[in-house]
Amino acid sequence: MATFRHICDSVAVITLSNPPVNALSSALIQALQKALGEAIRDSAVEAIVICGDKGKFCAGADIREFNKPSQKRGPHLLLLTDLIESNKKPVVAAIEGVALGGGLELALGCHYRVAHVQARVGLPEVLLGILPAASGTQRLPRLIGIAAALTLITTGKYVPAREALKLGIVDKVVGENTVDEAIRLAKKVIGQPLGSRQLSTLPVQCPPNVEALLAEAMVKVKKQFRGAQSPQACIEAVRAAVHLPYTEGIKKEQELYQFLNATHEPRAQQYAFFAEREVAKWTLPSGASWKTVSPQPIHTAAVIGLGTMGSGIVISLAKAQIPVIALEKDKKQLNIGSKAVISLLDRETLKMKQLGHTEATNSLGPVRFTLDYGELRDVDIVIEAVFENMILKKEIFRHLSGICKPEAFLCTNTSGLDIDEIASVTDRPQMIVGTHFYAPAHIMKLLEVVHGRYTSSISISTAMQLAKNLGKIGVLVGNCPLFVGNRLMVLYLQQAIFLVEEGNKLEEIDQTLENFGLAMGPFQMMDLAGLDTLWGCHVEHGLARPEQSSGISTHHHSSKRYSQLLGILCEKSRFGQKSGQGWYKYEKPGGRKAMSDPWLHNFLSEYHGVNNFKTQKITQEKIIEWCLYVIINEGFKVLEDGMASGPEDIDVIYNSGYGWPKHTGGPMYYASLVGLPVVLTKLEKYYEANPDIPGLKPSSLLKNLAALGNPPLKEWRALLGSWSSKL
Ligand SMILES: CCCCCCCCCCCCC[C@H](O)CC(=O)SCCNC(=O)CCNC(=O)[C@H](O)C(C)(C)COP(=O)(O)OP(=O)(O)OC[C@H]1O[C@@H](n2cnc3c(N)ncnc32)[C@H](O)[C@@H]1OP(=O)(O)O
Ligand SMILES: NC(=O)c1ccc[n+]([C@@H]2O[C@H](COP(=O)([O-])OP(=O)(O)OC[C@H]3O[C@@H](n4cnc5c(N)ncnc54)[C@H](O)[C@@H]3O)[C@@H](O)[C@H]2O)c1
Repeated sequence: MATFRHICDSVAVITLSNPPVNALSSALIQALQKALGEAIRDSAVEAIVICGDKGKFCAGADIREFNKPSQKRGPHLLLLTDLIESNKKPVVAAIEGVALGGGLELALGCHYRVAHVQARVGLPEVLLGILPAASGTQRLPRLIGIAAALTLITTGKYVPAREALKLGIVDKVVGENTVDEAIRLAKKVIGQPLGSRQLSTLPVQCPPNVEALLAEAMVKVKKQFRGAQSPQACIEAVRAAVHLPYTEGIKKEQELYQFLNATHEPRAQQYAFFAEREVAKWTLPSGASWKTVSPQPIHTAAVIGLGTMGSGIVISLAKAQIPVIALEKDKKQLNIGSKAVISLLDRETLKMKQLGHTEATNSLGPVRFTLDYGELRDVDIVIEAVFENMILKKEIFRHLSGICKPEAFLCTNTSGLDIDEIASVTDRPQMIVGTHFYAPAHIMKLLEVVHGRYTSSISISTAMQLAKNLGKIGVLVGNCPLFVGNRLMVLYLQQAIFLVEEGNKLEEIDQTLENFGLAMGPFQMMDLAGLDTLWGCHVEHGLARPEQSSGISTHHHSSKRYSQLLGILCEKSRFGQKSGQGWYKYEKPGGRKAMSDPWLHNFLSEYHGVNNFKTQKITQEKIIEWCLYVIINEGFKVLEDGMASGPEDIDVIYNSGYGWPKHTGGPMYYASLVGLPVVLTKLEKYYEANPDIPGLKPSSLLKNLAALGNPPLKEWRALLGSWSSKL
């Protein structure tokens, strides 16, 4: 757990050992306390070094212990940092790998910090719904000042060693032998006064505008983490460091921690943390998993189509140092596409340099542009990202079959077309996988990996490994129309449009859902994605009739309600941000700042009058239910159909792909927070009043679970044996 040995009789080295990341469990904290006590009492020891086993200092408090009420971790870790700091022997932290959360707090208790060049430090507690509650909010501002501490504590950002050195978090960065260097430093400082190294005793250096700085930070986090309480509590704790002596500040830190802990947010965010890791450990009903099926190595890749998605996918691959061949259909498009890729590559290189990667120019894999399919002969994987059109995609896959080596995996970035139909025209249906990236593909973390009927477990394993290599979260889903993310999203967007048809203001709908915590409201999201893309998707998937788009009074397709509004706006060349007008207007085509558009409001009131829609103004609470409960309901239907392995998969898709607020855990976790019987009752009521909206018809899985009360999400599967993955 925490071992203690003498080096050259004068330096004691204490090694934290709790695989895989040396998280501070109660047992490890106790062992550390014991080892420290021994080292402090041992008169032969003149200095102490604390390091972590297997090249990792410490990833912080053991998150798995957070929900065990009997554990009393906090005071121990806090007391430990005070014990380290106040003892008379110098203590040096040797930081390799990570010093995060409680791990960094432990290091801040030490008198000196030496870090390996590849180490990262940070206080990510805010991302877990809490705050650094073992003195981090009080010691860090005393070390690096208010502004930098606020940024780190409210964003949870991981800082690379060189940046940490510049900020003053660490004293030295070394390329190798971190522990040896820490021992050398410890020996050197034996006997020197420690006063200036005891952070709790230092004054906080405050700029004159400190209150303005805190207020600005508050405005920023309220916007960035709408509805979440932990970022605000973090700022309050830092404010305490400004105004109160250390011990009083610590009291405030503890109070705020207790306050947050009494809300649902820590549990929701910690659930989201483990859900991300859970979904990465895919298992197929056949039993195939990482453990049984090795991924094939991907040394080279090709991307077909360099539009919005293709260019981002090229960047993702290049960032992972995978050489890419980028192919377009003609010279003009190749020229446009290559310019887009090169400009993105330049931007990424700059970003990496700013992060301290001086070698950034060499750290992106090479990209080659071509019109010649023959060049794809030897690549290990092809990712197709051409228009969403089945005929075109089949033509391309047929062609690829004849060109690519037999071991090459052929992937499609389709947003929801049938993978099996695409596979059917190839010579290797088992090697066809859906790799559904999210826009912008080089930034968004989510990758839906779509399992077709013929897809082999090796292909799945390889695609899931590729997701990891690209720094993305791969979520395995089944081959249903629109897959999982968009299948739920399309219903949500429709619900929002129906509300507008019924006389509600789109700005109010957006605002309400943003206040709930979504990254953006449905109308802003539609404008960003492109109304033409969405309308095309509606038509392609049989959700609307293209020929009726400009007509009136036909609002049903196969007895299901649909809206023609998207089609009508497209006919008026209102495609969203790209054309400078959609649901909102923008300062120019490609502009980002959405402004309310009087033209649209006039148009909508005419449209409303002509079409005789019922008027139904609804409250904010009902907007949330009306729009979000269809996501939850369809989520249960996805589980019923076996198109996702569990509710965690749906939550991860929404948290990482659609800007769902993590402090509510994800849509399925949120359903359990609201209470399944409540969600069911509301859906029943809405469906009774709107039988032409099938998205509102409660799923039987939801009904069965609600009949059992409100069982915790973790128990859903065990309670309902009938539901199983068909992946
Ligand atoms: C008077 C009475 C008053 C009482 C007051 C009580 C006060 C209580 C005070 C509480 C004290 C608070 C202390 C502290 O401030 C709180 C914290 O430290 S919270 C933890 C902060 N740390 C993090 O958020 C780090 C999260 N981890 C990561 O970012 C990454 O895991 C990593 C470390 C960068 C490693 O990344 P990868 O290499 O990609 O690997 P994985 O992510 O897959 O992780 C591997 C494996 O490790 C598990 N794991 C990671 N971190 C933790 C952790 N902190 N605790 C437990 N487990 C962790 C992860 O789940 C993986 O395991 P698997 O899920 O695969 O089994
Ligand atoms: N845009 C999104 O937000 C998004 C998100 C996820 C998935 N998708 C899917 O990704 C795919 C691409 O979407 P997009 O938005 O990037 O489209 P896009 O229109 O921006 O780009 C498509 C590109 O494909 C090229 N192309 C067409 N035919 C080709 C051919 N025969 N050979 C080579 N290149 C050809 C076009 O020239 C164009 O540059 C679609 O299947 C879409 O559904 C899009």
